[in-house]
Amino acid sequence: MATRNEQIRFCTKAIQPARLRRDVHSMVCVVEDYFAKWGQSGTVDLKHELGHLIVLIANRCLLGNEIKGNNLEEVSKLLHELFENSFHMINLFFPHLPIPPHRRRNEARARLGKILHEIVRSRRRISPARVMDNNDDDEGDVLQSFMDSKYSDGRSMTDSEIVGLLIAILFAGQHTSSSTSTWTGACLLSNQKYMTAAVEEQKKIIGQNGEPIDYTILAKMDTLRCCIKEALRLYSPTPILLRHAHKSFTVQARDGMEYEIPEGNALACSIAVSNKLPYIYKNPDVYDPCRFAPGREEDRTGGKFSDISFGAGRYSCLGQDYAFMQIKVIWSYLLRNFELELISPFPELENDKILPGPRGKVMVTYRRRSIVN
Ligand code: HEM
Repeated sequence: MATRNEQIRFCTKAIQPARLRRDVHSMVCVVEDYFAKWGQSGTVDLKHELGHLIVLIANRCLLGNEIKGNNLEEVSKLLHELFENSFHMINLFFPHLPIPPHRRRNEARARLGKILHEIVRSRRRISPARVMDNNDDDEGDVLQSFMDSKYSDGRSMTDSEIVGLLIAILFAGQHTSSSTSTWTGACLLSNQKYMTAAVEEQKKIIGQNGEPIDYTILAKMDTLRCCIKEALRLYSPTPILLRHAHKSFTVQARDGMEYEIPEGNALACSIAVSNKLPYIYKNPDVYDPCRFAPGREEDRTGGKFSDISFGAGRYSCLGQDYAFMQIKVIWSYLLRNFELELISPFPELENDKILPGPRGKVMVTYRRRSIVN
């Protein structure tokens, strides 16, 4: 437990808000490069495109662009393989059952571990020079932060521990962010009113501040933030929070009933249910980003646990600000530079999975445009 808490401390330090300003610059570069490869017009599976883009951003911001060429394509596939074979109900209840999905999951984890081990080893070989160079871009990523971290007894993390934490962070940030960016797109492309509002916000903010965008400009995009937050409320990629009761305690429900939670029990809290409580969210099944706008702020009406999309309390999400920024970078770019249309039906939620995303392909057509002169 002590080791885990210390490793959480390393993650907190590695994904610290101070680093985010610089990460945003990297995110903008990756996003611009990525969409530069799209043609004048075309048809794409948005889910696939955004999933791949999130891996590229993670490679740049978390790993300092260490995954190169063919390896990048492979890492993207391995992460996909890992998610696809880890999130069914059977994985939760019988994680070691000798079935093909578990074999594929284990192979993907082993191969990913091998690639990341090599990256850690090669970084160790050149790391002293980088530190002496004081080259911010090279030493400032999450990988370097892990390599520099020390336990309270002075010990550094082993390569295996670093690789484990890197996979955990990639795992924590990849599916959640790619799923939320895809849902944001599906919701906006199916709700003209909010699409127009989001585009108008881009025109106004870029008109006032110009390009390129940075952290401060993105922080002003409140309409876009509400649109993302509302997609996340309706389609949480992490619908359950699990906790282990280390000691017995009593909770009182809203109706006054008291429940005793015995020591050693597991507790599950459903984000999916919580995010749709009608006494907190008006018309909870409706996509209504304005519910988070000043004056309504429904997510605050029920106290600090009204909005638990990123968890709550001691182990809440460490990447929340990072996630919002990367999804904002992606969608502000798409809104400014492309006219998009959803041509497949609105996606279903994969509710047979522990971590559900949009089911199947999410096909959109795009046409280049510029809303800012
Ligand atoms: C829309 C995107 C995301 C969503 C919805 C999300 C949601 C969550 C949730 C629900 C938890 C569990 C909290 C709990 O048990 O109380 C969590 C934990 C965590 N998330 Fe995220 N997350 C997102 C993106 C990210 C990103 C981009 C990163 C890293 C760059 C990240 C890193 C983490 C870490 C390290 C934890 C573990 C915290 C701990 O155990 O103390 N997440 N996230």
